[in-house]
Amino acid sequence: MKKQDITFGIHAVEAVLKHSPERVIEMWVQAGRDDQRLTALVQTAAEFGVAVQTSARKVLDEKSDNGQHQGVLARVKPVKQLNEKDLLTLVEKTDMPFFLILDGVTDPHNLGACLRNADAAGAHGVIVPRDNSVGLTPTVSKVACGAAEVVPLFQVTNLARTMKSLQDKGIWIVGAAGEADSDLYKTDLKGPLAIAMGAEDKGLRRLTREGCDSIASIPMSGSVSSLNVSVASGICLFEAVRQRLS
Ligand SMILES: C[S@@+](CC[C@H](N)C(=O)[O-])C[C@H]1O[C@@H](n2cnc3c(N)ncnc32)[C@H](O)[C@@H]1O
Repeated sequence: MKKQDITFGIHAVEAVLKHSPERVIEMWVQAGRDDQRLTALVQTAAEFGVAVQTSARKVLDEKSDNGQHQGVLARVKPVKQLNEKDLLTLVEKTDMPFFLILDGVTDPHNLGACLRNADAAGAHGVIVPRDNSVGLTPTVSKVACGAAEVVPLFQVTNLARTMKSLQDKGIWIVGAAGEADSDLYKTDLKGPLAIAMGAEDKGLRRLTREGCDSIASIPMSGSVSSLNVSVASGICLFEAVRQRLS
């Protein structure tokens, strides 16, 4: 069984059952676990005709690669991979585009948290380079708490080219970098927008940085040199939300 075909954790399984129940092939719940949320999930699964097996914890541990499955795991049909063409089609249909670009994030916990931030901020999607980035793994879905089922993840072959295509459609791209002189809170984030975040180790790659319309930093007071990318993406996205609502 391929790892990508597994989703685990209460929120992640709940989200796939809610948003795309046709993708759920079968489910496992942990024997002896008395949890109302699990009972509700089993009921929902039954409504959609999904077979549910009750198994020992070690079965779920094995199937989830010792992930934090919270007593529930589902085998699902893989989600359709979205590419640059899908992204530009969505942009055409979107009134005030708002995207998050992650330039080479490799930690599944960070991608999961960024998807969760993007969903909470109402972003239309997350864009990542296909190579050197983590994709939609079971851990990403688990950490995203359901957001991986609803926020489109566009995996593009050439990020610099995709950024240019977005700019041609009137989207302003703001890169986030700790050493930038411009203050994020003084940057105009109100129009059609994509915010670009760098990778955990190296930050924004040169071509990505050069492709941005502006670069801004989140002012920092303490002694650390940078924030975790998921924390920084949350701050940037919600500063944009604040400006767009004001
Ligand atoms: C862990 S940081 C990368 C640190 C890396 N050593 C560097 O040179 O950029 C990951 C990403 O989070 C964002 N980030 C972190 N702290 C930030 C700050 N104070 N202002 C703006 N963006 C920040 C940037 O996009 C950065 O590329």
